[in-house]
Amino acid sequence: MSSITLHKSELKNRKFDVTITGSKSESNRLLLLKALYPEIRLDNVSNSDDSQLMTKALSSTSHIVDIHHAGTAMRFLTAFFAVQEGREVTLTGSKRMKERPIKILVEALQALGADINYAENEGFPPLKIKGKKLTKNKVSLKANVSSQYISALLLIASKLENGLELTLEGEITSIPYIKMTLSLLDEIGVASSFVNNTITVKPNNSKSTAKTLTVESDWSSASYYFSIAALCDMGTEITLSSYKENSLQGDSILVDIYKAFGVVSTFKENQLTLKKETFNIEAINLNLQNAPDIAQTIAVTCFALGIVCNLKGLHTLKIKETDRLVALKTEIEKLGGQVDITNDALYLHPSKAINEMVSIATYHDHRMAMAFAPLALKTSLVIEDAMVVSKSYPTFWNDLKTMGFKISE
Ligand SMILES: O=C(O)C1=C[C@@H](OP(=O)(O)O)[C@@H](O)[C@H](O)C1
Ligand SMILES: C=C(OP(=O)(O)O)C(=O)O
Repeated sequence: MSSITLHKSELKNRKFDVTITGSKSESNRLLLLKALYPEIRLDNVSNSDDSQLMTKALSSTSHIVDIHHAGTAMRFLTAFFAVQEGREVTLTGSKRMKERPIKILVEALQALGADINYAENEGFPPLKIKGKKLTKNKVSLKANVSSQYISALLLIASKLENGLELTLEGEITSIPYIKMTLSLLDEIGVASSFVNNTITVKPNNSKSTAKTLTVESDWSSASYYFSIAALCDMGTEITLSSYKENSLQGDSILVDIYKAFGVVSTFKENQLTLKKETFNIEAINLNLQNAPDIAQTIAVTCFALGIVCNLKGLHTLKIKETDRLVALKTEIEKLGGQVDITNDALYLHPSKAINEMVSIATYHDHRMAMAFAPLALKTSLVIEDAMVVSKSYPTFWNDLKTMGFKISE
């Protein structure tokens, strides 16, 4: 499937049920932890490309491991392979992955004693990693570029001889993802503390208990249904499975954010129901430093509803699957909107009309494709390279078709 056309759709029913696969972030952490603690069992693991790549990489015996576009896999596996004694691996990825910085993590691992070299450009994948025992246990690193570097170190920390004491320098970005890592460590019996800017993880050379950990479904994927609900008629109800009111995923902040668009969320027995009610706002102001992955969804919801969207805390968007700030500006402006961007902020002016049959470029970014899809409730549009969604949500288009979206190839 290359491009698809989303024909302007009116959803006939008022009630929908959608089952979403497990969180890609939780899955990629737990897959790595299972490699270190084989006695744990996992349920509802994500069927995303990124989690499949993670599974394959962890069981690979090859000297070259290619993780394509999977950022968490790249960062987590760098730490993992660094401590696999006697193993030599070149860890590589897609063209874009070779542009996504990794120096902060590599330098932190090197400071702990790791043997890692750059195979092409300094500071970027591919990496040549010679696994060895790391004996040091204290390191500082910059925390304002990507929390994935910090999670990577935390995931291997309990298997280091003396555990790990991490000092985080500067402002800490994407904090909920760090807390998710610590919570999952806690669930398998690894003790840690996070006080001010210091995280300590205790060593653990014993086994974990043989418990089953059930991955909660993916909240970033749920964001597209919050957006759909916001654009639907009053009374529409979308029920999503399986979600918890107290989630480890920071993107669960969607529940609060989408209240402003009239989307009311209720939880019952791990099902989350979104119900569209009235709303009356002209502008939304948010700092998304703790939930960067929902920025595209929110910007498009606002564009579709003609609401001013003032987003801050977006500095990490420039180093994700594409420069998401530039991509959003370019594609929203093709549709007739007006967007101002800086290095860490986006301002969408109120839109008046939406251009029809615009072809949305997706820049190898799953979230570009999925964030623009709800617009089909307002106009017809084309989504280029539509299977890009499989990075996190392979069945996305089928699930939309089941709801009544008119989609043709
Ligand atoms: O740890 C994780 O699972 C993630 C952390 C975030 O990245 P940054 O910390 O680089 O913002 C997020 O954008 C990404 O999709 C997943
Ligand atoms: C940024 C993302 O993923 P990653 O960094 O793992 O490639 C994402 O899924 O939006």
